[in-house]
Amino acid sequence: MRRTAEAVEEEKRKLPLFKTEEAKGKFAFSLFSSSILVGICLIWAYRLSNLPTAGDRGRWLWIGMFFAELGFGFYWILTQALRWNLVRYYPLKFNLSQSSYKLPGVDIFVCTADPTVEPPTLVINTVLSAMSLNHPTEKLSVYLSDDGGSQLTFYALLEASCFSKLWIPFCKKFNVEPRSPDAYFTHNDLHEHTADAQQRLFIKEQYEDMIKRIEAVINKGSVPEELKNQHKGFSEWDSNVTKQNHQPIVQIIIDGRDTNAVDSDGCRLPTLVYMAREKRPDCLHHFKAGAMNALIRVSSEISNSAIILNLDCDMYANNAGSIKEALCFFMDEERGHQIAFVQHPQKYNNVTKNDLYGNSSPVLHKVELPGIGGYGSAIYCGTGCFHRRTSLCGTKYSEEHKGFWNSETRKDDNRTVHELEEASKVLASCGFEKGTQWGKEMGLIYGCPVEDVVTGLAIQCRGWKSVYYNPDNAAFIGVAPPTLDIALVQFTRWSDGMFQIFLSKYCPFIYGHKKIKLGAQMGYCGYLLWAPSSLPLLYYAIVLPFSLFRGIPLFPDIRSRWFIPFAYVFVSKNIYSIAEALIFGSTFKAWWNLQRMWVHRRTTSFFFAFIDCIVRQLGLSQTTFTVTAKVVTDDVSKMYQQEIMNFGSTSIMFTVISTLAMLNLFSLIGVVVKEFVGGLECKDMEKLVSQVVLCGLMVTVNGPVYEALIVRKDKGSMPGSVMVKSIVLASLACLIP
Ligand SMILES: O=c1ccn([C@@H]2O[C@H](COP(=O)(O)OP(=O)(O)O[C@H]3O[C@H](CO)[C@@H](O)[C@H](O)[C@H]3O)[C@@H](O)[C@H]2O)c(=O)[nH]1
Ligand SMILES: [Mn+2]
Repeated sequence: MRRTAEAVEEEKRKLPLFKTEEAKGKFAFSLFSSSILVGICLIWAYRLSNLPTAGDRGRWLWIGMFFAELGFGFYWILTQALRWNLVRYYPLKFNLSQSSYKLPGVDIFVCTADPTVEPPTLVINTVLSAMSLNHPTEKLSVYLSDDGGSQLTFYALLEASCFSKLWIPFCKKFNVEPRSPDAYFTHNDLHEHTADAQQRLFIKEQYEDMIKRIEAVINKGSVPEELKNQHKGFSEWDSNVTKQNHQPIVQIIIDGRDTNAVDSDGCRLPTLVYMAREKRPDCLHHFKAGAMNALIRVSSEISNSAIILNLDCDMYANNAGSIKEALCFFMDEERGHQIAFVQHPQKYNNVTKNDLYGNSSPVLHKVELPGIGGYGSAIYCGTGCFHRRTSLCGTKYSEEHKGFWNSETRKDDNRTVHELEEASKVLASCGFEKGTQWGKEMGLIYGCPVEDVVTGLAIQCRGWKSVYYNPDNAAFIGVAPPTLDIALVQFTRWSDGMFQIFLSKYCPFIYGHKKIKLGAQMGYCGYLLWAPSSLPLLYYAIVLPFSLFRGIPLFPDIRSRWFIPFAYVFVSKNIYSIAEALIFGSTFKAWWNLQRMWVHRRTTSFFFAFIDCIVRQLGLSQTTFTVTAKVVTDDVSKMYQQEIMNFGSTSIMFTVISTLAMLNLFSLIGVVVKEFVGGLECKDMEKLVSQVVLCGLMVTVNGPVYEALIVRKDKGSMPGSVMVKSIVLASLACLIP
């Protein structure tokens, strides 16, 4: 019997569009982690059963050790959840091309905040890469939100819109990757003499000319009159416009409905919109979350696509097919309707071989984040994330979302560009959100420096699932912090914001109770508790050298049986961590660098964030957002490329890092001296071995710090004032009776 065409269609539609794979070795892992758990419990038992008697000088230090180890232990238990349920996702693009679905529209949001730390040339590379992604152009719209409200950025975007007429057809013809012109031309030599090469060279020259024009304008500081006359949009920038104070600006630079808006091959161009939402000094703007919400509303007026991709201004598209892959997840007949967002890892193009500042750990991308994704609760990381518009806007999950793609979402209105712009301005004004649910139940949530994590959690608690997808060919690539200073400030913002979530009504254990899986709640808390996780480490980093210097033992004698759990937990945990890192593609040195970064992060960023967060809980300060600098001077960049740590600033964080390093060094030297001079008896030494080893490790991991303090004389060395402060503070700590 011949099947009807309809039946064939129906069958194709049933083809799965993605598959999942569970990681192997779960059983072995649970055995191993149970053994560590037993070790941890024994450590706790040792602390409780061997408490020094009242009056003993080590008693309080001992109690502190108990609490620190309680902290380490509980924190370790939380992080285990990330490894119990590792699931990997694979889209099946071929099946999508077989199916009869109409592809939904995609709106891409790019956010920028400041033309000095985020140069317009960087921003337009991201915009150009987004515009040239493989997707029918009449269903693609790119929106740039400019929180800097800068005419320089607007000018650069106009230039980009012209260049896109060459760039998009060029990308599609030669299947260019990455789709950011800057990244493409930097990584591809153009020395061949074929006809193709001619064209590449031509595009390259056009690109370089454009960048020169933009840089000339940036160096001038404002757009010259003759250029301003070429676009009506510049009339928005009168003398009263400043970054913090201006009317809403919405300019539709390319109207995708316009059949005359075509590239050099005569193909239609995607829609391109510039938006600077209204800013007033007396009106909270809620940083990136506010910008995203304005984008959601403005785009709903103009293109209203069902899928939203959100990118930070430095995250260019590397893989041209990423939209199709994401659609596989959303459009799967069986499970697609449950998925609210698909998160890609944050990868960087400036990570060096041994990842000096631990910016991009393979274990994070290949184990921990997919691990929480395994519970259907992948964390929203703020960039490189495809969202379903309805779930981002606050809708609760329901079965009804099945197959919504076939309904056309684009508003089929005949309004002129001017009318659309005017309607959009209302949506991007300060007053619009007053008395609405925006920032609470709708859109991104306000009041938290990590708007992304809390928003993702809220979406999951409304019943949706999310996917963490880490393809081999990275979809989006950004800029990692190239100095220690910038990296630590970024971690301060993150850990501060995340601890704030833990203390708020969104605490996963309460808000997520019965809504997301227990493993996911634990996994979330592993991150949300970064800030307080600083306390046990700080305690160790201060009290161990302090007590070692005075010969107060805090660990069991190496001949005692109690020594075994300590040694087992410490050694096996670290061997596991090294093995895991090596298996997933780190070098040993990268692992070691990451350990150093964890020490630095915990003792500075996380601790400061802990304090900041408590102060804010008391109502004594307000949420802030320090934008991460994305460009540095050439010598700073060179130092980074050579993997030399850069301490060249007087940040208070560096004083803390140096003081701890000095304290540990002094006490280690002190013990060695005493041992030789004979101040300590051999019997004491055996009780102090653990402390000597731990202080010794702390000194080893801090190698680059001593170098920067004592040996180096270059720009990245520790400033003299920091050295003096650290030596004074560390000596004082040693001298306290
Ligand atoms: O008032 C603001 C502040 C920032 N941004 C934009 O937000 C993005 C992220 O800022 P960045 O300084 O690069 O922060 P990162 O630490 O790199 O960002 C990570 O962490 C943030 C939360 O802390 C998330 O929002 C980001 O998506 C995530 O990449 C950038 O495109 C900014 O232009 C705004 O649009 N408005
Ligand atoms: Mn960033």
